[in-house]
Amino acid sequence: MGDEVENGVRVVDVGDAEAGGIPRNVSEMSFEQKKQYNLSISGLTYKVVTKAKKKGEEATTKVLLNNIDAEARAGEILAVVGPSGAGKSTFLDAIAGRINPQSLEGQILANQKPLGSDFKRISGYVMQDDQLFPRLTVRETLMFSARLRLPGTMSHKEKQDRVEEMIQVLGLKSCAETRIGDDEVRGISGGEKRRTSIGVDLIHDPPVLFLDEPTSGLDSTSALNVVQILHNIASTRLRTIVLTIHQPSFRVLELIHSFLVLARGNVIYHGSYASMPGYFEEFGRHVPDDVNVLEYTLDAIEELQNSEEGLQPLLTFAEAKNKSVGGRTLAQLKSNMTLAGEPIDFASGFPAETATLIDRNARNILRTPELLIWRLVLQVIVALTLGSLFFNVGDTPKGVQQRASTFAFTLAFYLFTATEALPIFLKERQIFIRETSRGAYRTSSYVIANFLVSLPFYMLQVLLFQIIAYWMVGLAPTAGGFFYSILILFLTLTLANAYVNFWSAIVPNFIAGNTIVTATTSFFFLFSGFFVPKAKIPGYWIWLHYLSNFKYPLDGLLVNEYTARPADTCFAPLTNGTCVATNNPTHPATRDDVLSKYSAKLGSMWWPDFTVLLILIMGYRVFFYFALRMQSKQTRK
Ligand SMILES: Nc1ncnc2c1ncn2[C@@H]1O[C@H](COP(=O)(O)OP(=O)(O)OP(=O)(O)O)[C@@H](O)[C@H]1O
Repeated sequence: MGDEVENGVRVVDVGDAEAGGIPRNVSEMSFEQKKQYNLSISGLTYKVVTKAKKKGEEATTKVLLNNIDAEARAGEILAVVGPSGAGKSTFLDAIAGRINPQSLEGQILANQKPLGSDFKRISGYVMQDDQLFPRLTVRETLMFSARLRLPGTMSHKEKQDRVEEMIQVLGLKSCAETRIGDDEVRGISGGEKRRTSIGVDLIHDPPVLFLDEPTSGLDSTSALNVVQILHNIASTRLRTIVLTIHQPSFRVLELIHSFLVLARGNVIYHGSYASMPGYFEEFGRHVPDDVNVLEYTLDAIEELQNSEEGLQPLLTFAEAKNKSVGGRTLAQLKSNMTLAGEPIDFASGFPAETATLIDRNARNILRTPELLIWRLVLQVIVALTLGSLFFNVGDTPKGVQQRASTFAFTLAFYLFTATEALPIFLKERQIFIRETSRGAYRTSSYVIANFLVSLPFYMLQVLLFQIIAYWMVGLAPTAGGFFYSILILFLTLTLANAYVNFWSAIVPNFIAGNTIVTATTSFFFLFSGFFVPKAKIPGYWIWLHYLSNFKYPLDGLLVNEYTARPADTCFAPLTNGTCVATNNPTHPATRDDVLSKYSAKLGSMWWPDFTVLLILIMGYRVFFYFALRMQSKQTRK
C-alpha cells in the first residue's frame, strides 16, 4: 500500500504488488481467491464542451473534474463529499466506467494496472434511485439477481444460501416476504428498499462497489444502518467501497475511513476525518472543538465560494499541499481505460438467462391481475359493442362497408391501445440499463424473454374478442376463416407491442413516446388503403402505405373474408334480381370489386399479408435489440 500522509492529501501511488490478472468471472471466485483492489486515480480531468447558444457566441469548455488525485483502498470506505454541483457523481461515474474513457484525461489504476474490460465485472454500481420491480418480494428480487449473476455452475441451493446470507447481512429478514411496492401498492420502507438495491448489486460479491448517494432520502437511523452494513462489508470482506454522500451525521462519519472533499471539480481535501481539522488549521481556519468538522468544512467552502476572493486561496493551498507530499507525473493515458460497453462474460448461459427473465417477467405480469383482468374485460365490452353495432352484416353495399369498418376498428383498437404499455416499458428500461450496464445478462436474452412472455396473454385477448365479435358480426362462417382471423389479430397485437417496445427503448420520456407512437400509428392508419385506395395515394406518400402496420392485417382480414364467399356472390343486388355492373367504385359488385376498393387482392393471405406481418414483428424486435444495446452502453460522452 502507498504511504498515507496524516495531515492532508495522500500520495496516490498505491497498489497490491502481487496483484495478477483479474479472473474471468468474479462470482466464480471463492472469497479467499478474490483479490483486494486498491484504486489509484491521478490527474483525472473531465471537460465538456457546451455548444454556443446564440449565433456568434463561442462554444465554452466546462471543467467538471480538474486534475483529481485520490485513492480507494480494499477494506475501506471512501466517501466523496462536497457542496451541490461539486462533481461528486461525475467523479463516481468516471471511476466506475460510466463516462466514455475517451473523454477523460488522467489515469485510473486498479492494483497499479490500468483498468481492463474486466473492471465492469469486478465492480458493482448502486444507483441513487431504487430501480426494482415493485411486485416482487425482497427475497424474490435477490433470488432473481442471484440466478442472473451467480455462475451457472452453482446449484440452486447454493444460490438460495447466498440470498439468505445477503438477507441476513443486510438486515432484511423481517421484510423478506414483503413486496417492494410503489405508489400504487404499499411495500417496504425507503431504507429497506435501499438495502435491497445494495443486495442486488452485492449478490455476486464484487470486490469493488460504487454507490451514488446510498443514504439520500433516508432518515438518520436508516442512513446509519446502511453505512454500518457497508462498513462491515468493507472491513470483514476487504471490499473497496466508494460512495457519494451529503452531510453525514457524526455516527456515520465514524464509519467512513477516508474522505475526498470536492468543490467545483477540484480536490479540497483527501484523507481521514481525524486529519481534517489540522489541515484546515494549517490553511488558517480555526476549527472549533466539538463541531462536525465535515459540516464545518462544507460550510466554509460554501462561504468561500460566495465570498469576493472565492475558492482560489483554498485551491492553491490544496494544490501546494498535494505537491509537497509527493507529486507525480501525470500520465495522459486515455487509451488504457475500459471502454464502456465492451463485451463481458456472463454468469449463466443464454438459455438459463432467458428462462430466468421469462420467469421474472411472468411473475410481474401475473402480480398485476388488475391490469390483466381489465384488459380481458375490455375485450368483452368492445367485442359486444362492435357486434351489436354491426350485427350480422349481409352481402349488400352497406354490409361490405360495415364489414370493412369492423376490421378497421378492430385493428385500430389493437394498434392504438398498445401505447398503454409505454410507461411500463419505460420503467422497465431503467432496470434493464442498471442490470445490463454491469453485465448481469445479455440484451438478446432480455429481448427474447420479453417477447415470449406476453404471447399467451395476447392470444387470450384475441380469442376472447373474436369468439364474441366474429360470430355476432356474421363473418365468414368457416373454421379456416375464423382461425386465420385469430392468427392475424394475434400477430397485429404482437406487432403493436413490438412497435411500442421499440420506441420505448429510444424515447426520452412518456410524453415523447406517446406522441410519436400515436402520430405514426395515425399515419399508418391513414395510408393503410382503408380511407384512400392505394392508386389514389400520391407517389411521395406511397412508402407509408407499404410500411403501414395496418395495411397487411387489413388486407389479410378482407381477403380471408371474401375468399370464403362463392366467386359469383353479388354484393350490390338490384331490385330486379340482377347485379350492379362490375368496376363500379360506389357499389362494388364482385369479390374483386370489393377487394380492389380497399387496395387488396385475392390470394394475398399468406404472402404478403401474413409474411410481411411476421417480418415487421421481427424487424421491430431487431431494432428494439439494437436500441437496448445502445442504452446498456450508455455513458456520458
Ligand atoms: N454534461 C454536462 N454538461 C455541462 N455541465 C454538466 C454536465 N454534467 C454535469 N454538469 C455539471 O457539473 C457539475 C457537477 O455535477 P455533479 O452531478 O457531479 O455534481 P454533484 O456534486 O454530484 O451534485 P449534487 O450533490 O447536487 O448531486 C454540476 O454543476 C453540473 O451541472
